[in-house]
Amino acid sequence: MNNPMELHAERIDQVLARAPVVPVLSIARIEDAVPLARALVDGGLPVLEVTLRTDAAIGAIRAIREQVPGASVGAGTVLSARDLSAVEAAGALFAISPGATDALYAAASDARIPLLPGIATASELMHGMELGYQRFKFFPAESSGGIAALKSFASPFAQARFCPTGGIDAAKAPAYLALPNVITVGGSWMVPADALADGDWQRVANLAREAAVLRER
Ligand SMILES: O=C(O)C(=O)C[C@H](O)[C@H](O)COP(=O)(O)O
Repeated sequence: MNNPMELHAERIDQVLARAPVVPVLSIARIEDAVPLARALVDGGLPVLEVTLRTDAAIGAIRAIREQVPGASVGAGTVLSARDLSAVEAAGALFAISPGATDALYAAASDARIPLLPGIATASELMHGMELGYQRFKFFPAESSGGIAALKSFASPFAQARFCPTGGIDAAKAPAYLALPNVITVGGSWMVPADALADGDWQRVANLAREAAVLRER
């Protein structure tokens, strides 16, 4: 019989295993949400992290959940218990945080959706593991030691698996994806600011298509 935290890890694994790359999105105009999500899904990246960095984020999560059935939409930049309940109500399938606090962990233990907590150090990882977590966002990946740090985490923390995010692009992603303790990587490179501003969904879909095959390189 699985305990609740094993089930949690299983649900996170199921979502994250759908694609090698999770686009990290900052959506300022609500009307961009659905065409942007469609372009990413069509390009082969169905798992989306919509960050709560904009006023449109909650509406964007709701719109993608309702109108883009092929997407697995989650929320990013979930910093508080309040954020967590807001994204759950909007229909997010999972929540991602850049770090983690006791208050956020406490809220997550009562939430219906799984949390992927952010960690950058061994102590933060141990704190999460004490609470039963085995899946983490490694953030900010590049400036917290990148590939070398993840390799070092592998021996003492054999069960832990990561979604490194922060400073990763198409050139850097394959080396992360080659690590046994990396499930997927997060990044924003497939949604360049000018493509988003111009509504150039074809360009986004093309960049997504390239990102979707990075693990096979
Ligand atoms: O907002 C959050 O919760 C974050 O964790 C920040 C994002 O992960 C980075 O903005 C990733 O973006 P790039 O470094 O451009 O790939």
